[in-house]
Formats: sequence, C-alpha cells, structure tokens
Amino acid sequence: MPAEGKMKEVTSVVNAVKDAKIQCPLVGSWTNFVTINLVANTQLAVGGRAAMCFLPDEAKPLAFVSKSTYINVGTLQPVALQALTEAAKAAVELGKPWVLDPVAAGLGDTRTQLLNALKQYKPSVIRGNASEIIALANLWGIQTEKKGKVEGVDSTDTVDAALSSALELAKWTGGAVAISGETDIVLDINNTYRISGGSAMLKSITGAGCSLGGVIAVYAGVADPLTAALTGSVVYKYASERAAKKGMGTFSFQTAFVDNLSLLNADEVEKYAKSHINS
Ligand SMILES: Nc1ncnc2c1ncn2[C@@H]1O[C@H](COP(=O)(O)OP(=O)(O)OP(=O)(O)O)[C@@H](O)[C@H]1O
Ligand SMILES: Cc1ncsc1CCO
Ligand SMILES: [Mg+2]
Repeated sequence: MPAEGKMKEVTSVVNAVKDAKIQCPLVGSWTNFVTINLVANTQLAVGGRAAMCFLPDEAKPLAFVSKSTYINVGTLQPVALQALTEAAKAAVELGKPWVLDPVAAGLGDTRTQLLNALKQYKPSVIRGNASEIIALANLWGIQTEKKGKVEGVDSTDTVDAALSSALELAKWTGGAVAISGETDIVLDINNTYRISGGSAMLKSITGAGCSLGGVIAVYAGVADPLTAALTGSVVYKYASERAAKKGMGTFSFQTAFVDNLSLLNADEVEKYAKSHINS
C-alpha cells in the first residue's frame, strides 16, 4: 500500500493515541493473575484507567461504568464461567465494545465450555497469538480444517497460518481480529493490515500479548474496533523497538517498554505507523 493510500489508517491511529490520553477511558478487565499487574500498568501508560474484577456480581456494575471490557481466559478460577460470561453479556447489552484474548484455547473442558459460552456475544476485537486464533476458530466450529496447536499459552503456528481462521472469526463477529507475532495481522471483513517492526524481547516477558489485549480495550473505548486493534499493534511495535537495547536484561526491557508506552509522542507514532502498516 503506498504511503498516501494508508493516510486514513495512520490518522485514525494517531487520533486514537491522542484521544485515549484526553478521554482516559475506564476499562473493566477480567484477566489472569500471572499478568494482571502488567495489563493494568500498560492500560494506564497509554492513558486509560484500569479496574480488574473477579466476581460474578461485579460484572454488570463494572460494565456499566466502563467504556469497554477486556476478557482474558488465562488462569480460570471456579467463578470464571459465570463471571466472564456475564461480563460479556453486560457489555453487549449496554452496546459497549469488548475484547477477547482466548489464551490457551482448547486446553481443558472448563476453558472450552467458557469460550463456547462467549461465542454468542461476538467480541468487538479478538486478540490472540496464531495458534490461539486457529484453535478458537476450530472450537467455535466456524472452520472445518483442523489445524493449529497451542502449547500451553505459546503459539506453534505462524501468523500467516492463522489468516483464514482470523477472517472466519471476523465474519462471525463482524468485528476485528488481531493475530500477534513477528509481524502482526489486524483485519476485519473488509481490510487486512500487516504491522511490522517491534522487538522479539516481547517474547521474553510474560504478558506482552495479554497486555496488548488490555491496551486494545483502552483504544476500543475511544475508537472503532479495527482502529483500536491497529493502534494497539502499532504502539506495541513502536514502544518495544525503542525500549530494546543490545545486551539488555528482560526485566529492564519490561520497564523501558512500559516507559515508552507512557511517553508516546503523536508525531513519532505517525511516522512509525506510516512505515510499519502494510496491506
Ligand atoms: N519475533 C517478534 N518480533 C517482534 N515482535 C514480536 C515478536 N513476537 C511477538 N511480538 C510482539 O509481542 C507482542 C505479544 O505477542 P505474542 O504473539 O507473543 O502474544 P502471546 O503469545 O499471547 O503472549 P502472552 O501470552 O505471553 O501474553 C505483540 O505486540 C507482538 O507484535
Ligand atoms: C504464563 C501464563 N499462564 C497462564 S496465563 C499466562 C500469561 C501469558 O499468557
Ligand atoms: Mg497470550
């Protein structure tokens, strides 16, 4: 796509970055206890406000005060089936966007039952690694070709191998799907973008993907689902690239990464988006 051909997308991304900082949308999150702190801190870094909940009775009131909802199925607790289903239902009934991270889709009956229960609520954005996107499309029965293998929470598939699954998921939800990896793919039924760059050091900290989902939920509070997914992808590539230094340790990288997210400069994000969003 020539530079002038993607100006609309670049402008939308820059506006979402600015609007999140101005509007500070509250995002209600239902996420795993491995990465909950990183999710909240990255949401704050890009301008959002964070609230993490666990209990079923909190689903409706949290959705009511939130601009968007984030649901991550990483570490399911006994109340998760009821709580997460009610959180998705409440978001939909209130006409608010919600983002799903189908962590380790296919692992165990509880997770499968929950992800199947969430299907009817059609997430505005699905964000997962390649194997999770493939596994979710299989689980939801919207893709007949059986492929893909999630190893715990890790992907064993390439982003391109998940492209057709992502498209099928987008056809079902009518929303956006983001596949993360060395080059991310963000798509809806009409548009497909590839976002290059970033740092492979994101693979050395836990929760880069989980927090990306949480940050996309912040942007979904100020922009349409496709723009939100695209913005999250671009700022993760941008901030991780700036954070990584030769010889750096993994925790110093995590700190520098969150710092760079908190210091996003709209002009620099614009420049980065122009050269890293491809069709
Ligand atoms: N090789 C790589 N080079 C650059 N960026 C990468 C690479 N691999 C992953 N990323 C980036 O890391 C972030 C997280 O993506 P990843 O696919 O690792 O998610 P995930 O497997 O769900 O992670 P987690 O479950 O640990 O949260 C994304 O922003 C993605 O673009
Ligand atoms: C390591 C891990 N285990 C369950 S959730 C999670 C965070 C990355 O998905
Ligand atoms: Mg993950």
